[in-house]
Amino acid sequence: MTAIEISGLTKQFGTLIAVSEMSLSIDREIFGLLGPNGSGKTTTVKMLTTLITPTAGDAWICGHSILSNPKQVREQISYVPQDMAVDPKLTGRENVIFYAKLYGIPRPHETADEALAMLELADRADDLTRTYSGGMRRRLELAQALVHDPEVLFLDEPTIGLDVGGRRRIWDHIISLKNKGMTVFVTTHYMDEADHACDRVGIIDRGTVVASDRPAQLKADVCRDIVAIRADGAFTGTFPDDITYLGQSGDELRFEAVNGEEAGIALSRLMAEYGMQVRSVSIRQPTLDDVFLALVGEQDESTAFDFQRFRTMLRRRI
Ligand SMILES: Nc1ncnc2c1ncn2[C@@H]1O[C@H](COP(=O)(O)OP(=O)(O)OP(=O)(O)O)[C@@H](O)[C@H]1O
Repeated sequence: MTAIEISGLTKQFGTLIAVSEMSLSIDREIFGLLGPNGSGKTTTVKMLTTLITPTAGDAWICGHSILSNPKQVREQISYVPQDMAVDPKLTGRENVIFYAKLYGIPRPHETADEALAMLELADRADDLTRTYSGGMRRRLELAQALVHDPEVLFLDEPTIGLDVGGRRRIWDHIISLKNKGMTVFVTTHYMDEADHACDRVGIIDRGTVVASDRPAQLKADVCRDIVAIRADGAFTGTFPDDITYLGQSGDELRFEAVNGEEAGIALSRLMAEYGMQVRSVSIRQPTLDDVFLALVGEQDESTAFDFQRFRTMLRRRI
């Protein structure tokens, strides 16, 4: 039986269609939902976890409908939102035992210890969680989510605000859960992490899934060579027909072309003719970031996701 089957799932808030006719089939894999701010990721997760009711469509978690069998759905899933609570006045073990009791697990102490060991927190289990690092807190939240042995795990931005080592460790745990047979549905803004860790990704734009596939396949389908140019000044001309302008990320203009080197030379000449000062030209294979830019493009001001600003913000948080 498929772990997550989504059919025509739609959510409307007044006149706004937050999620539009989403249909996906997800099973024993890590599926990443990627999209700019306000594109409908959280609304999707909230519908799948039965926290809000869809306007139309349905989804089945391990065969149970989110509309007609929400209780059975909840028995099969765990959801770790971005701001899940860990009580700082309790120890790690006490926090997990609390969750185990909440779920009515028969052997809460033993189950909590097993979950703590799995998330490599056994040696700090008796410390107050206010002494934990951000990465440890995130692992504790995962331990809490695992106490009732869910078939399907929903994670909202699991690595946000963590340093590189902490992020890698969280993904290692997520991958090992998948390897044990769990289905993981994750939202993330980190394209590079989704690229490495997700078996498949779905790209959502204004409520509609515009592509879903393996990252390698999306890169092969959507992009050719990527030419990235940093230049001062504004371009007022027309780009050659065989070069596609993808958009701007930070101060970098990105293009795709069959032959990146030739396109790089042609573009720098053209930009210089229009009085621009070309500072750097680089040619590389496409990343998921490029796929995202190619599919979603530049957003209007109200919804634009500013990667540069977001990354700067995260660096400040770390
Ligand atoms: N309860 C609500 N009432 C009205 N509009 C809502 C409600 N919840 C979400 N929306 C709107 O639905 C759209 C999708 O929101 P959602 O939170 O699902 O996006 P998101 O992709 O998770 O964004 P972010 O990355 O910023 O969390 C947005 O335009 C949002 O303002």
